[in-house]
Amino acid sequence: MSTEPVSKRLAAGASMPAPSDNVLTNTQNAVHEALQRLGYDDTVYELLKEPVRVLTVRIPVRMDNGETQVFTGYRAQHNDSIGPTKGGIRFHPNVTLDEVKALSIWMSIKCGIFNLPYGGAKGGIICDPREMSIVEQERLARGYVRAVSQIVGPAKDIPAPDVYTNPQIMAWMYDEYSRIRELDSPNFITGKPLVLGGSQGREKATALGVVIAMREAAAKLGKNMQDLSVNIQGFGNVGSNVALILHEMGVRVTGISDAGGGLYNEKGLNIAELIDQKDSFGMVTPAYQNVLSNEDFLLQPCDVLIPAALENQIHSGNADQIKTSIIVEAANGPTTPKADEILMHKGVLLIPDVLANAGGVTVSYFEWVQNNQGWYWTEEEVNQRMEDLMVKSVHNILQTAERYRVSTRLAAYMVGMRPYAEAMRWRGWM
Ligand SMILES: NC(=O)C1=CN([C@@H]2O[C@H](COP(=O)(O)OP(=O)(O)OC[C@H]3O[C@@H](n4cnc5c(N)ncnc54)[C@H](O)[C@@H]3O)[C@@H](O)[C@H]2O)C=CC1
Ligand SMILES: O=C(O)CCC(=O)C(=O)O
Repeated sequence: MSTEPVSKRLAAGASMPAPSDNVLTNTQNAVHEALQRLGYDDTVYELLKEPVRVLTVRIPVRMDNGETQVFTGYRAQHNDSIGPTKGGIRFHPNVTLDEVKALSIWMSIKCGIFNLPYGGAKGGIICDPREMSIVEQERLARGYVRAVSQIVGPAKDIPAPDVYTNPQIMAWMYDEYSRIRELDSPNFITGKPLVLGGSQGREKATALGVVIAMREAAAKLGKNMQDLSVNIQGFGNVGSNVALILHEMGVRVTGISDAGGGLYNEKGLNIAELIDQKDSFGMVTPAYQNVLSNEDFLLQPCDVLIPAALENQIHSGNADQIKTSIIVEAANGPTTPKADEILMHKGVLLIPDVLANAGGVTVSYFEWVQNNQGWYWTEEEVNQRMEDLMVKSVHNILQTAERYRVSTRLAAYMVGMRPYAEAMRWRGWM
């Protein structure tokens, strides 16, 4: 066991040196470039560079000690020209408005690439659920829904899970919304428990999509999945399920990490044991010795690196030292633009977040469709439909990158932004 207290290591993980890159500015620059390459004028960019709607809310929560604490939350709706908006809700101490706005733009791009009838949205609450009791988390989740209820709903904006939120929190939010509307509304939110109208396959959908994207990327380089070693940063819903799926396929997972640091073994890690030991916030390293710092973890050699934690983890300070040939971005925004350039020069094949992790929102869309029609699909049907869309989308982005001679990220932004520019023109907004 490590001798350092868990709380100290958690704090260290939470304050990892992420460079000062502003994710919103970086995203706006990339959106601008994508629209210019497609030949759209700057009026289109003016509307797409920011969410059309942002709500900041203050949520009073009665804490277990009897005192009231006031939390700040956000909901950003990027674009509603194609349909209602969609995207997860994050509970994290480092949530900022710019981050939530950028996350909402990325959601639009994902929906655009996968042809889902939505625009992007995202929500966030500045809080640390790791320091809160279950009852306090429930009061906060319900308070957030009451605060944003005017602008969300099955035909307006459909939330879902993200960092440090889960099916239980979705269930409380669904219950609260149904009470406010006096109408049972399972189609208000996705990522629910199965018994409350959740979809088969949703829990592992993001991870499964990442693995399918990785398989297609490996095939592009003429590599066999079973010959690859994989390091995964983040061991929560996405990271641990990627590890499990790869492990079950016989792929060697050589590294995993969480907010406390990383574990690496070139012979492969015992994933089943690690999953048994992880807590509900994706923490497993406190049970181990020889834990690497998160900075060192990212520098361990592997064939495929899968960041599945937070933004700005691969940056100009470490990109050059990263020893891998494929990066599949399970996390949103893990790589800064400068790092993108460095990796491209090194010949690393990068499958960008808006493509690689869109299996999650795709199966969320399937959940909403099933709720709307009251007819539920098998896990095989859900997975097959998602796989078909993922394979098609990976090839579409790789071909677009080759055709326009641009990076895979820029290609993804071009493909993902075009539907909104077109929809806005048809609606007469432009
Ligand atoms: N849950 C979903 O369906 C989707 C999630 N994503 C993205 O995937 C990423 C992970 O999300 P989830 O797995 O759902 O979150 P989660 O809350 O289940 O797990 C987060 C994991 O990241 C680790 N972590 C936190 N800070 C870290 C740091 N500084 N360094 C290394 N690890 C750290 C935590 O210890 C935990 O293992 C996020 O970027 C999220 O936006 C993207 C698409 C869908
Ligand atoms: O499942 C969803 O609707 C959204 C998931 C999400 O927040 C994301 O893809 O970043």
